[in-house]
Amino acid sequence: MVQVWFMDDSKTDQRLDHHRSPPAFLEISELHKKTGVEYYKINADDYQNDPLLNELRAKRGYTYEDQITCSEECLPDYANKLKAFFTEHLHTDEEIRLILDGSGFFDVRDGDDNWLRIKVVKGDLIIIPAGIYHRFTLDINNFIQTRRYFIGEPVWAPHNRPADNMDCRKTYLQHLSESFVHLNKA
Ligand SMILES: CSCCC(=O)/C(O)=C/O
Ligand SMILES: [Fe+2]
Repeated sequence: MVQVWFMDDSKTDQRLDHHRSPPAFLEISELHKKTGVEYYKINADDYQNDPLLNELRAKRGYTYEDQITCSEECLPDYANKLKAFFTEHLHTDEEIRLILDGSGFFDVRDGDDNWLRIKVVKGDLIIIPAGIYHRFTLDINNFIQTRRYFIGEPVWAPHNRPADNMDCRKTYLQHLSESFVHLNKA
């Protein structure tokens, strides 16, 4: 099952867990309320025939898909790509990733600017909203293989923080204030 926790402030190896002391975990439902990130469990061994994935694809209109493997052997320009993935950024569109193999961490900012670390493993599908500040890192196993989905022609461009004047950022913050609940204010 996917795990989510508040990160510490340590600047040591980004691929380590970075738990707070004591560890502070979050339920996936809390993650959604605080950030809008969505999570689904998919059968990674037969994802083409997974009913939930097919429903998501049809309902949300994913017309493009491809696969990316992040490892030193498979990813061209590995070091620079990993650096870019871990630089805090946002996208103008949702980032949809289904983990087929391996593992890694997606970090997202909550409404109070805390880093929440999402550990993803085989079968996890996450949808990171447009306009949320986030980043990605491999863990100590240095390997992840994911499928990427998109509505229309894919736009992978990251916009590094600060990107507060972008429309997608403003729209995200509007959604955050309207429909996601800040637990400390609920
Ligand atoms: C594990 S997919 C590579 C990471 C990526 O595409 C991205 O945009 C991270 O934020
Ligand atoms: Fe991203």
